[in-house]
Amino acid sequence: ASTASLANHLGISHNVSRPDQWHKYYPIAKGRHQSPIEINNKEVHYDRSLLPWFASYDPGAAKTILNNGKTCRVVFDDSFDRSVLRGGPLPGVYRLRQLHFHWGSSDDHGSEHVVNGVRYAGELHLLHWNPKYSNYLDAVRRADGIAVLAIFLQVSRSMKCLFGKEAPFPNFDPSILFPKSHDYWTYHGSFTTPPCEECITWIILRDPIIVSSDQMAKLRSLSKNAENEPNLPLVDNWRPTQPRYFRMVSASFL
Ligand SMILES: NS(=O)(=O)c1ccc(CCCCO)cc1
Ligand SMILES: [Zn+2]
Repeated sequence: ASTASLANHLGISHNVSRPDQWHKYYPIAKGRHQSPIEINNKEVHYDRSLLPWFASYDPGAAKTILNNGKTCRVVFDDSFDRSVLRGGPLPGVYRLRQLHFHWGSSDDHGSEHVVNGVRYAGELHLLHWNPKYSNYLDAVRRADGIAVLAIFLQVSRSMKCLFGKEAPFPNFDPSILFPKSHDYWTYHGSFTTPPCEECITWIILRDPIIVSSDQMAKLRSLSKNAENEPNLPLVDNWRPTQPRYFRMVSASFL
């Protein structure tokens, strides 16, 4: 194992906070299939053969929510095909493993993907893995191993937000977070944080979900320090956009 992965294993973060340094420990961070990217209408290719995607999530699969110092994450029971994503560009069912968020220090930025120059206040990622591989860690080493459903967060000052209710986590169905339209873009990319493996089929919804300012304030109130350390706000946990190189971004809609 490289020193980096050992460091990672021992929980010694090696200035992971600097995305431009990641390649020193994870060379793939300078690869040709990195994420996130800019999505520009002019370069998107409408693919009418793309199927609609479907999420069949079991609310009972939600296990715990935690702040791991890098994001707010909810993990799910992925020991069998209990909560799955299928259709769209995917060859089969993919198991929901976790969801997490990326956000900024203010409402004018925070998303990882950028659409026609527009940065959203945040971005929700639902991570799924391909059960044709024996386990998740095997799947992250495969080009078709992981599927991430990405949903932009847009702040509305006035409107009562959709998921205002504090859903108890023992019974939490993430599909309540989906926008009305399932229209999406899709391309092949990577994890947006180390190890930056290029194993992800990205499915990015065109329409954002509306969240309230105090919802965003809740995310910004999370801290990245441990209990007994001085408070460091956990904000701006998004990676800058990466070169698209020779990748096609396909759209399921005209
Ligand atoms: N922002 S993301 O959806 O690409 C993402 C998801 C999960 C990880 C952590 C696990 C990486 C290898 O187990 C890192 C990044
Ligand atoms: Zn993410």
